[in-house]
Amino acid sequence: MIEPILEVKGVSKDFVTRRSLLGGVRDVVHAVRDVSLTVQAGTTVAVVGESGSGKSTLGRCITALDAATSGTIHLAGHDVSRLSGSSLMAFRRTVQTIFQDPYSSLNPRRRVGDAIMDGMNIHRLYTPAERHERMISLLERVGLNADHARRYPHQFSGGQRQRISIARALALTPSFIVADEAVSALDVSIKAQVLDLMADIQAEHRLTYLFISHDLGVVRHFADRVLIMSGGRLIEEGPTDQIFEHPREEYTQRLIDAVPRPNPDRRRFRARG
Ligand SMILES: Nc1ncnc2c1ncn2[C@@H]1O[C@H](COP(=O)(O)OP(=O)(O)OP(=O)(O)O)[C@@H](O)[C@H]1O
Repeated sequence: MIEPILEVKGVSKDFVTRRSLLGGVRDVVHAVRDVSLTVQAGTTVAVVGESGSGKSTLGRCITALDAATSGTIHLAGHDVSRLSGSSLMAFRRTVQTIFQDPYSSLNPRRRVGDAIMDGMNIHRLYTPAERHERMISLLERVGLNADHARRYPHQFSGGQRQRISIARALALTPSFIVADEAVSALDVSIKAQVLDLMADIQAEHRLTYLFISHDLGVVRHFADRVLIMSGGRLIEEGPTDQIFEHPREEYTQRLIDAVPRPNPDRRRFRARG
């Protein structure tokens, strides 16, 4: 059954960057301007656009890491502007973000097993023995093993660290994951493996992905729908094939034209219906 998990209506986000000492003039950056969109549960929606077009800011507003200046966001049954106390805790469980650089999001002084269990501890999920068991099975699910639990982040490769980030996100049984340039820093073959893992996990848990990326080659193979942002606005959206084959906007065509020629590695990415 088709049901929206995310509804964004008229969302804008301004940043006030500085005040002039003389005259109190404010510099305002309109990072996101009047964006409305809907995402269906269980799908992957990519947000694409040039650097500075507002992709990450939109993701941060949707996940309540930044407060929108105006507009409304409903995600996974929550009104994002009204989160507090127990509703904020519940929201933090169900909505997870995987960032580009897991090295900065994983505490270098914490063993990865403990990092994976942190969320379960904070949210008081399961007994201590169950948390440990679950942490091991999550490590195995993402292609690592029980011995890895005692190691520190610097002892892993970039692709392995991203697998740890995925395990940590999954520990809280989320329904919505924002992947903000989550595979952008990885070599092409490692990127394909992590994307395949993300696709498998999506099918197993009926996850919804908001996939923020400047890599249109990846987006074409991974996303069901694509949103194009420019200057903070959502200027075009549609099913992935339509966006790539019949873009309406010249800006979209330019982004597509800038994609390097397909290489054989990309064929390994799962074809999406
Ligand atoms: N905390 C902040 N304070 C002031 N300005 C900000 C802040 N965060 C983002 N901006 C500005 O908002 C605009 C949108 O930034 P954002 O990071 O959302 O773009 P992006 O499309 O994700 O870019 P990139 O692909 O480079 O990550 C940019 O002009 C940026 O400089």
